[in-house]
Amino acid sequence: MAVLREEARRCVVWFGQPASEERASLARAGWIIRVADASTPGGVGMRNNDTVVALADLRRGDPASARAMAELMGDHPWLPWVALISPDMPVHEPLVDRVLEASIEYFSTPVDFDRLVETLGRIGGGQPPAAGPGDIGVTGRSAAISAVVASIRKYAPVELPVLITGETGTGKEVAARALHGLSVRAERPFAAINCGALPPNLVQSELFGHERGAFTGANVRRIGHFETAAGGTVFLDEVGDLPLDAQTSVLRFLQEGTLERVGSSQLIKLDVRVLAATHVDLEKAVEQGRFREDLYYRLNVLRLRMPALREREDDVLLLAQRFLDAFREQHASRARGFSAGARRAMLEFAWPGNVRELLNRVQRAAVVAEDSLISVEDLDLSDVLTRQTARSSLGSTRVAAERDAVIACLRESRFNVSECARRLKVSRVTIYRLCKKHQLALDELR
Ligand SMILES: Nc1ncnc2c1ncn2[C@@H]1O[C@H](COP(=O)(O)OP(=O)(O)OP(=O)(O)O)[C@@H](O)[C@H]1O
Repeated sequence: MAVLREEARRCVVWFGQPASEERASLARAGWIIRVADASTPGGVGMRNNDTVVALADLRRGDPASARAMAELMGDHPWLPWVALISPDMPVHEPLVDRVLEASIEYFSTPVDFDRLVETLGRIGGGQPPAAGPGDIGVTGRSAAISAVVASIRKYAPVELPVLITGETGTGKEVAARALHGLSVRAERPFAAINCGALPPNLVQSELFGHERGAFTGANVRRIGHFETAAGGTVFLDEVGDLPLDAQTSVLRFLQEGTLERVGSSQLIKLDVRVLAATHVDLEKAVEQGRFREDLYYRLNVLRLRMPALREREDDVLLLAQRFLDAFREQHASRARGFSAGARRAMLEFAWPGNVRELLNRVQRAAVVAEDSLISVEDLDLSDVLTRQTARSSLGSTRVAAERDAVIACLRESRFNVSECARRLKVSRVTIYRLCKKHQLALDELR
């Protein structure tokens, strides 16, 4: 019987009343809007594999949708929130405070919809799509990783070497496994070798094997990684660390498809595809004579660059949730999702150790979390938010400067609003609005 999979949708649960042009700009970006208020009790029609972001439209301060927001927040504490705010919204309302606290980002009027759409894409990673038949193990939906996946699909069936570049922890080995898994060699072995971790005097023997008595301690014949992977794929990680003599042997294998075990002069013909990875600049190593130029050209036939995690912001929350879900499948953990602060910190952090660092931090947080939502402290990223707050104090400095400028100008204009408006090159309405915004009572200032 055929199993129908419902297609995953991207939904914004909008608390308030979106204007038609607001609906249109989200629809153009592929988001479905579900309007939620007190008249839609019992949920807003979310399905399991939908990507859902809740949007609190606080611009009009509607108490009916306030109740519905509180309900949704209680039922789905891991939902990501964004808020639309305006200077006229009610201040010091407990619910407004709660929504602002839960929101990853606020947008004040006039709302920049391009930025809102961009943010929705970035934070909509809270609910990762279930792995489907198209899943090749390289998780992500950012433009950068989609381009990588497209290249992997193109390169996989071609029997040529691929040089995979990228910083540490970006998923070079994951990409190599995907190349192997999508190739005709998928059922044959995949041998991943970290060239930097091989003992220098045993590199040749580890890669190509040795005969009995080839050197002191070689008591039995041993086959190397290349022969173990016969018919499959060898992945040479940190290929730049190979000593020159081993580079020569790899080059010969690539040119002639043959190898010699250490201590033997017999040529062995072998069918193995070679993939290689480096996190250092191989071109520089060639210039400095540490890497053979001819081997570099042989390996660099097809090239795959793995983007750093900071170049794939859209994937951070998606990967984090996927790592948490995978952890929960194996271990007991209270954590089911991430707090708004944790999400903000993860989006803000530069991730020098890339995906590996994200995985490690999420796993550690899942162990130490006391709550259903992983906090910024659990992730050990508190100082990221402290830095962010320091930056946002620039915003409060600007607000204070604006207030001071209005007060000074009003005094100089002898509290004549028209004169003050002329001097500041704004309309009288703007002066009244600024007075209201900064709670300036003209009578009290005189
Ligand atoms: N797109 C991805 N989806 C899921 N997991 C990933 C992804 N990319 C990396 N990982 C995980 O991150 C960790 C590091 O990945 P990997 O070992 O492939 O990185 P690398 O670039 O080869 O690192 P190094 O340069 O240190 O060898 C692994 O646990 C891997 O499973």
